[in-house]
Amino acid sequence: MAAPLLDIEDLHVRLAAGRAARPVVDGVSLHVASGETVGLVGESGSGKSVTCRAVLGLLPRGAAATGAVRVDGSDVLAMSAARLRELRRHHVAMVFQDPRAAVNPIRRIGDFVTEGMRAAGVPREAALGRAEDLLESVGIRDPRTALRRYPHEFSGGMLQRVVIAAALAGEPRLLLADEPTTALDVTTQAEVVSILARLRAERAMGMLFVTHDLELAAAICDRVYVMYAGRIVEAQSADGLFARPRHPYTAGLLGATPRLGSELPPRAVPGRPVSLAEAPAGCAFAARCAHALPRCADEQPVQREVGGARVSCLRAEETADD
Ligand SMILES: Nc1ncnc2c1ncn2[C@@H]1O[C@H](COP(=O)(O)OP(=O)(O)OP(=O)(O)O)[C@@H](O)[C@H]1O
Repeated sequence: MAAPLLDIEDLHVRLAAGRAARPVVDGVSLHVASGETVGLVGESGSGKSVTCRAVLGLLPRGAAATGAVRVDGSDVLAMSAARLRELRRHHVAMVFQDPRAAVNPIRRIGDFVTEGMRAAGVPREAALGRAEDLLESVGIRDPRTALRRYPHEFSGGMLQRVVIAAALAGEPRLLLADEPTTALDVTTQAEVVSILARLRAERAMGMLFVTHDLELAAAICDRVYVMYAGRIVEAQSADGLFARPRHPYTAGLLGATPRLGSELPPRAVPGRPVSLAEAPAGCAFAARCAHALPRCADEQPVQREVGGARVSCLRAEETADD
């Protein structure tokens, strides 16, 4: 079998917060094949963004990472600065939550979209022509005029389209989308999601779609990884996950998500999420879990295959199909 486009193996990340380093990612393994859309889902603070940033070699200053993060077989954690620049220019691109934070407010859209191409040596006119095509491909009307405009002249949704266009300029094989619709209103969210899905298919890219919205992930992804307190607690096909969540946390998230397009505020999974640093020796979800046994807080569940899913729960077999 060909090596996956992205292959994260046993990733551990410790952040340096002041003098007290603390772990935020603990033994994460995940892969994305070429042409596949994979979800990474969990509540705020579970370590999704840190995992994503590790793929671009963009961990916070002072962070220590072990394990392997391979893109097309090359380990990002061992790359030189020059290789990392090449990786970000041509292989992997990332779209962040807030498009306004991604752009420079005093530079024209044309400069933003052509920046990577110009740095790669593409002449200005050719880069602008290509930028026009890219803007058109994300549904920006009158792209030539748009290139001369400034970010404040765009709505959040339109600006996120611009950011997606810029991300595609280097023809990446892997797109990391980190909560790309969270800052947008519901209607615009659906548009941006469908643009991402279309471009991923047209360009045969792999996509890692990071979100706290499990229902959205299950709707657009082939497979989904569910993350809690720095660990993957469940991984399975999106269909399987919807039909039969195996981990109580996954089941809670599905119960907590409003229907797509609904204006209802989400009902939260009861209880407060814990961070990896404050998690007990056993299952980090135990304190919030309606099915927890006394031993769950002490015994670290080993991830294993149950009914087609990979699950980290001591009681996973009890949910197996008869
Ligand atoms: N630059 C940083 N400096 C210090 N701590 C950080 C930094 N980035 C992340 N963290 C911490 O690492 C942990 C994981 O954060 P991360 O942003 O990966 O979570 P997340 O699941 O992406 O959450 P969200 O959905 O809110 O983005 C959190 O405890 C967070 O406070």
